[in-house]
Amino acid sequence: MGSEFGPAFIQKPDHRPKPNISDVESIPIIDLSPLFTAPITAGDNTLPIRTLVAEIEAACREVGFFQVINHGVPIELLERVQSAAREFFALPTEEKRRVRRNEENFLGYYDMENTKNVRDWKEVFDFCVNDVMTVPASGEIGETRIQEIWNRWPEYPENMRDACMNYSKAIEDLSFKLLELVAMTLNLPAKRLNGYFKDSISRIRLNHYPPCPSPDLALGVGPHKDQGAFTVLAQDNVSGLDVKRKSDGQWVRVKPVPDSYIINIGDLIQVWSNDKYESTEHRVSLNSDKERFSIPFFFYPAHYTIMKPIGELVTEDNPAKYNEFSWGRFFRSRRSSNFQKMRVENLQIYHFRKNN
Ligand SMILES: O=C(O)CCC(=O)C(=O)O
Ligand SMILES: [Fe+2]
Repeated sequence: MGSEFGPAFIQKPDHRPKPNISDVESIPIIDLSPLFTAPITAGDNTLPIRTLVAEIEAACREVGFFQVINHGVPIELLERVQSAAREFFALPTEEKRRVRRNEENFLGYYDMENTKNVRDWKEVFDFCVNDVMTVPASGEIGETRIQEIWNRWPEYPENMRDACMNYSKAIEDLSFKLLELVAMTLNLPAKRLNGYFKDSISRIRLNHYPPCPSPDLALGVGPHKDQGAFTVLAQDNVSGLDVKRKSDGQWVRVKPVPDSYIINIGDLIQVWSNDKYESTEHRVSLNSDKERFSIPFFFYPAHYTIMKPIGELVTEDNPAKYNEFSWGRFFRSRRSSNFQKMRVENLQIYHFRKNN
């Protein structure tokens, strides 16, 4: 990271992390092995799958976060990306900035991101899983131009592209399985939501949080909710992810579980489910003596997807709670906001909530 600690990183007092938040077991751990012995078919009714669907339903409804084990992603694929990320972030800042993101292309390296107008103590590398993504050219209302955004790969480490692309395919496969389970928790056919991801703009981020001289004042990522369907996150063995517990509003730290992925519901599933599930607020706390790496996969549908509650879930007793809006515009407006005037608020899903 090319920056010294300074006022830009200091959180408002009520956002600062309290010391000694304890690691807790409050994020449910769900064993996905039934998926590999009794694969999902539309309308699957076998007991192991029904039990799994019930566990996921409870986790989505009560917590919005869960961890999965026996997920079928070979550990070597993750380890290769983790070591490529370590090598990349260890390069001199000037070298990393050769693939720095800019106003036209928001993929690549960046070390000046804000969350809610406060600077995050982190550096990131973003890439999309299809090597190119098609998105609206801006987040402006009525934007009709679309733009192709290509991945940019650094010269070093040499295996970065292969490691990242192989990993992303495996995580995408897992995400489709999870999507089918989530559809089943909503009493929809297993493949009901798959079509939205045909021209998916899913994205992976490599996060590096260097040791921070003032972990009591700053955050690695400020409090936020993820935008897409859900996020599949790999964290290393250094804890730091804090989740705002719905039952009492307390921040709780997610204890690292070896070879697991953390899944959290994003804004899109909140809207699709017409608020049956809520995207949960989370943030990243820092350490003064330890660095931390994490790798979120953001599962995003095609840019032309219209966000609205799924038709089958809307009834007279459960009317749609959101007006329709464009996923591409929602996505793009947040990507551009770092380059706009910092006081402008990002688009949030509550801006589309109906008054009924
Ligand atoms: O590093 C983490 O554990 C979470 C990162 C995160 O929430 C994000 O990048 O959206
Ligand atoms: Fe997040």
